Formats: sequence, structure tokens, C-alpha cells
Amino acid sequence: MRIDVVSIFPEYLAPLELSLVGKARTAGLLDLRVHDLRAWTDDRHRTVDDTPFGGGAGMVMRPDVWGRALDDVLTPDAHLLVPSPAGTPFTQRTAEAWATEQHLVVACGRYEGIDARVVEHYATRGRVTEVSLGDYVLNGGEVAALVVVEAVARLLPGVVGNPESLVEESHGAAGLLEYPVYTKPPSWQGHDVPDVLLSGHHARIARWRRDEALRRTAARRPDILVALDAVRWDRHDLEV
Ligand SMILES: COc1cc(COC(=O)c2cn[nH]c2)cc(-c2cccnc2)c1
Repeated sequence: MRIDVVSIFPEYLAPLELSLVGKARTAGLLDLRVHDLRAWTDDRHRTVDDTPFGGGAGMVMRPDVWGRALDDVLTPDAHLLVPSPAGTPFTQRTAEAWATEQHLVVACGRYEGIDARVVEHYATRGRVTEVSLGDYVLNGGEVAALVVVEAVARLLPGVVGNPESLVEESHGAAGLLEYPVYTKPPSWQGHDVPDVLLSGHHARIARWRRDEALRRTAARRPDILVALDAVRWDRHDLEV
């Protein structure tokens, strides 16, 4: 998979060189390219923004600069992603879908955003998704790009050591939150590991873990439970 990220702060994406994503890159599983949007400016001040039509505070990123950059970076099968507070929510399901793509291009907006005609134009030529990482406003799309790249890259076959660990995690296949995890020592600061986990009784352990996942999901994310109509659970299982 190839991922291109275009930003006026390319150094923001440097952490992707490290650890997991770094490993995926050296293993040849991920071709990650970071670009400075200013490389496509046409003036000596390397201007990427201008005042908003209709007035209002702040500045808007110019369509012409983005157009030259995306014309160079996009390929016919690329999926253009624009992190934005106005985007559709990014979930584990989104990450799974995007992990099967050949080419992702992430356009990192700054200021008040990117001229709307950029999304409009490239939507006539390929897939474009304005994606939200959460209901808050960041100063730019770079932090969101880091999240999307990590969430997708870790799903690429061969990137995570033990693929099994991808199945049980939060928002995993069952869609529930992850159960609590423990390691040595068996007692710490007066807190003991639940006995069932020391029992070696795998069926009981599996049951306890599912109950804990259900309990946590009901307590913290009832919205997920409502959505998971496929989950067959009895209320008495959850003395919530
Ligand atoms: C592309 O247009 C954008 C992008 C971003 C950066 O992304 C996020 O903030 C984000 C992504 N998921 N959740 C939040 C921010 C603005 C923006 C800034 C100030 C006022 N209004 C809008 C605009």
C-alpha cells in the first residue's frame, strides 16, 4: 500500500518513521511519502492561503495550490482523504476498509479549511472522503493523519507480529470494548488479579472476558450496544 500525506508542516508526520509504521515501511509493506504543500506554490512568499469569500475570521487554503499538488500526487486508484471536523466519523470499520486500498492520499488542512472546490473537483475524478476523527476542532489535519495512518497501517498483513491480537481488541470484530488485561505480579498494591484468570480454565476465562467486555460497553458506550443488535445478551448477565 502507498500512502501520501500533503501538509504545510511535513515534519509533523516524522513520528510515522518510528516503531510500527517505520517497521512496515522497512518491510516494504507500506510506501509512505510525505510532501510539503509549499512545493507547489507559485510565489516568492510561498503563499497557500487567502481571505474567505463572504467574509469571516481566518484564512482559507487556496484551491490552485492544492490542485497542483494533488494532480502530482494522486493516481487513478487513489482514495483522497481530507481530515475535517465536518467529515464522516472514522471508526475501526473505516480503518479495515481503507487497509485494503492500494493508494491513500491524505490532504492536511490548516487555517479554516481548504477551498470546497478542491473536494468538489476531485470527487468527479475519483473517491474523496472528508473524514472526522472526533467531534472537536484541531488546528490542522496532521494529527488526524497520524491517527488514520497508524490505524490503517497496523492492519496491513505482516505489520503486526501476532494477527490474533487484532481480533480481540476494542471495537474489534465483535464491536465491543476490550476486556481488562492483567500481568504479573498476581497481587499489586493490595489489588488482586481476578481468580478466574489464574484458574487455567479456558472456557471460564473466555466467558469472564466476554462478560467484562459487555459490562464495560454497557457502562461506557451504550450507543455501541444499541447498534450491536446482533449481540445476544440477557440483562441479568450485566448487573450494571
Ligand atoms: C479540512 O478542513 C479543516 C481541517 C481541520 C483539521 O481537522 C480537524 O480539526 C478534525 C478532524 N477530525 N476532527 C477534527 C480543521 C478545520 C477547521 C479549523 C478551525 C475552524 N474550523 C475548521 C478545517
